[in-house]
Amino acid sequence: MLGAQSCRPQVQTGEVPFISQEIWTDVLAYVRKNISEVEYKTWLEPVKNLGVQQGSLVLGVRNSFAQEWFRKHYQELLEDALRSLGAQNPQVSFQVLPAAQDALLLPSDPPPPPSVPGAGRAASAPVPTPDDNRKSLNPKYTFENFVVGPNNNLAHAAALAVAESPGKAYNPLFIYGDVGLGKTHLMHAVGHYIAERFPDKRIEYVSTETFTNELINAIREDKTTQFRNRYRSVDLLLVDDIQFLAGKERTQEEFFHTFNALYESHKQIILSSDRPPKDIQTLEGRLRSRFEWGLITDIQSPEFETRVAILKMNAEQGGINIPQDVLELIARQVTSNIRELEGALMRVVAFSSLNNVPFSRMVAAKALSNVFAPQEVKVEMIDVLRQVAAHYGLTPDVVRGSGRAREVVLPRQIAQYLIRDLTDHSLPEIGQFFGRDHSTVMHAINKVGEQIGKDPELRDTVANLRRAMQLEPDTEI
Ligand SMILES: Nc1ncnc2c1ncn2[C@@H]1O[C@H](COP(=O)(O)OP(=O)(O)OP(=O)(O)O)[C@@H](O)[C@H]1O
Repeated sequence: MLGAQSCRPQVQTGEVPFISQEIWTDVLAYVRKNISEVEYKTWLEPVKNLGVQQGSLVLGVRNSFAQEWFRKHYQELLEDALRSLGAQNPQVSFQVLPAAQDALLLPSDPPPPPSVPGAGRAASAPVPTPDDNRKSLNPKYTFENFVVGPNNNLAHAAALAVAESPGKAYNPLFIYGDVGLGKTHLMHAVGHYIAERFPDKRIEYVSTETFTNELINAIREDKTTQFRNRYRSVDLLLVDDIQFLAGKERTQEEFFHTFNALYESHKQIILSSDRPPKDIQTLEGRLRSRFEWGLITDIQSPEFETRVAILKMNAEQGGINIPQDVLELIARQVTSNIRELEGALMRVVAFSSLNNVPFSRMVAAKALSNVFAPQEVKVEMIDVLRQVAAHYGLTPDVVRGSGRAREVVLPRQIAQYLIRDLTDHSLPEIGQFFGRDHSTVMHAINKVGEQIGKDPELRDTVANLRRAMQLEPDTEI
């Protein structure tokens, strides 16, 4: 049984026997490194560690929506995290907490440390099997999931060429660009592609930071031979953030020899950096020139259309239908970093779900207002229509259509009433939106006004709908 001891607890074989706070903190730290800060705060921070039941780490989440979301988006990552701490066959499941415990879910624990140096690597098996080839790769980072736009099409084409002819097309491939623009994603995509076609090829992805830490440990523990063998025997070496080699002479020296060994035996090397080789200060000339031997390609910030396409793909993969105008609002709000863009989408999804309001530009603006510069969003007719339709379990088209059933007519009249109330549109404009003339709209508005005076239930419904449109939802996220 493992408790919160002073030495780092190792998870035993088979299953996760007990999750101490210390291991849980390490799990969170691992996850945090792999997702955006917004995503981490929105989803992971409120999770409650409920311990192990029947071999599975059980995590408490707020509601069934969150449960589903976790299964789709974080299960694999959490299991990876446990694996990186030494668990052989970890399983994670999610349990909806009863409302009272839910209240305890607001973040209260101190944030986990930013990183656990070497935690993932120390537990890796020394001799990789074909399955291990994908172990260091994020399953989400494939070519299929990579949206190609004018900002990244050259890097994408180069990565694909390398994936098709490793060691032959461009060696090394050097991809540079600002934070969160898809460099790691592309590198991993090459890894997946090669792992798929050549299961016996050894693939190693490593950040420069990890490479450096491992080298330091190897020197300290007198295991430099093992270290060298490990990196010089791979078929594909992916090294992230190579700019961090700057100023590290011993690591540069070691990397130089690794590079040569791989290059000479026609093994593929892909490097990423936040700047081109010529701008990496204090990088040895011999390394810089080697980095320039192959192809240097950059990734720029995505244009608006690419950002929308990325959001759309993410929403579709999450099985969520979000109107185009809402995606566009998010894409306008987050312009330069795709990790933040994804985090913003998730924040909007969480906000809408926790407050039980349909997606609208106002909801998106409100959800993002704590994190990004607030945007002024005017309520549009379509927003009111969507809100009312969602409330009655109808589609906007049905509410706007010509149906005469009471179940449709009342929502239609309420929508017209609220549009008049919440927007500046004239009666003829509202009429046109509904395909009716202005006198019909006038009649609807008067009728709802009268009914509200007599029917407290209707009054509450309209008040709730208005409140939802004016964005004063119950739950902040
Ligand atoms: N073209 C794209 N299509 C779809 N998703 C993308 C694209 N580019 C980036 N992403 C997503 O954006 C997030 C950040 O990408 P990634 O981690 O590859 O960025 P990076 O450039 O390596 O950043 P860093 O410099 O911080 O390491 C990931 O979730 C990735 O899947």
